[in-house]
Amino acid sequence: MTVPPRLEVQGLTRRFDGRAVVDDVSFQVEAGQVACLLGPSGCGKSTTLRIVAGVDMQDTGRILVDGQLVCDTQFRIPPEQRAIGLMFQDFALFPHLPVRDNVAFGLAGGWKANRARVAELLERVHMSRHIDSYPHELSGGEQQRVALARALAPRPRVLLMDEPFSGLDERLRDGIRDETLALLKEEGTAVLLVTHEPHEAMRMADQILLMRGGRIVQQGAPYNLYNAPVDRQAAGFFSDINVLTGRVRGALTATPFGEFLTPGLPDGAEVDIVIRPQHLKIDFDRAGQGPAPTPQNGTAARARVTRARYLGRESLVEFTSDEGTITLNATVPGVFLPPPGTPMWLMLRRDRVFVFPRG
Ligand SMILES: Nc1ncnc2c1ncn2[C@@H]1O[C@H](COP(=O)(O)OP(=O)(O)OP(=O)(O)O)[C@@H](O)[C@H]1O
Repeated sequence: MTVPPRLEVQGLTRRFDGRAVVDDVSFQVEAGQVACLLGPSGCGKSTTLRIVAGVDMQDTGRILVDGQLVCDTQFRIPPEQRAIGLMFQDFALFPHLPVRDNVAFGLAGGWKANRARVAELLERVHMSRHIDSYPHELSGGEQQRVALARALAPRPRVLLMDEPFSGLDERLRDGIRDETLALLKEEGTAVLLVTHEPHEAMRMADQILLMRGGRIVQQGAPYNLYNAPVDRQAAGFFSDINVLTGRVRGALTATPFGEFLTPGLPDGAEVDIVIRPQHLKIDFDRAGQGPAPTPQNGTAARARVTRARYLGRESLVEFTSDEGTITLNATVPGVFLPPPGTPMWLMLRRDRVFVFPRG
């Protein structure tokens, strides 16, 4: 017998004033998996989460937890009976309660009846010594840890997190993300996390659900979304990109970097050739000569440096092609700061180029 997914969302649609802000959204999250709803502001992430939580209602579609119906358009289990935990942006702790009572809040019998569970969770979020502290005595990161312990205390089958790290200092975030992830994995909860930050989704997710305009445009492991984006916008969501445009002629598109295969597209169709800045290869100019073409990197094109900046781990160099028509950004590990005007040769790593019909 196959085990049903921990959380299953089928064909969810929500309209406001006739506009579908969540539009036929379907996905599954397994126990112990973190799925991230990722997308720009207003794409419908929080509305999806609110419907799963039970604080908003869909117009069509249904939600199941461990194969059991939680809600459709006729039937609805109230939010508090869904075994779904919540951790929202403002993760407000109860200010009048000490940490121990905050963590025990969702447990029958409160702290006294659940000392072991509260102690275990506080230990795991490194907050044991603050068991008697009040929220105002804690830093933002510490409050966030207590909020996580509170959300996990009743052992929810699914945990919903809406931008849970957005209130934290940038320098604290990665550490807390990693600690949170470790605890979520130990607990085996299925997590649905909303974020607009690709970095956060890449760091946390087993599965990314990329949303745009109410729809999931791509879903899969972070590696797949980064390395096989469905379109130019999806590619550009994860990093800066360079875009060359061209027109198809006989299933090929010519560029200063050689021809690219563009099969299945009619002659004259416009094509975007997309490459991330770290996948440009840079070579020096030798008396006007550049490197010979190779199958891996195609043809080299000459360009001049317009600007170079050091960013810490890498340098960002902006180039303009010799004809002055194309601007390209390249990142190079470490310090690489050629002066403006320096002629250089650029090649595109062919295995890292994405070709999309212009949408
Ligand atoms: N109660 C409501 N009434 C009318 N429109 C709403 C309501 N709630 C959300 N919307 C609209 O639905 C769209 C999606 O909102 P939602 O909060 O789900 O987006 P989001 O992707 O979570 O964005 P953000 O990252 O900014 O929170 C937005 O255009 C928003 O204005």
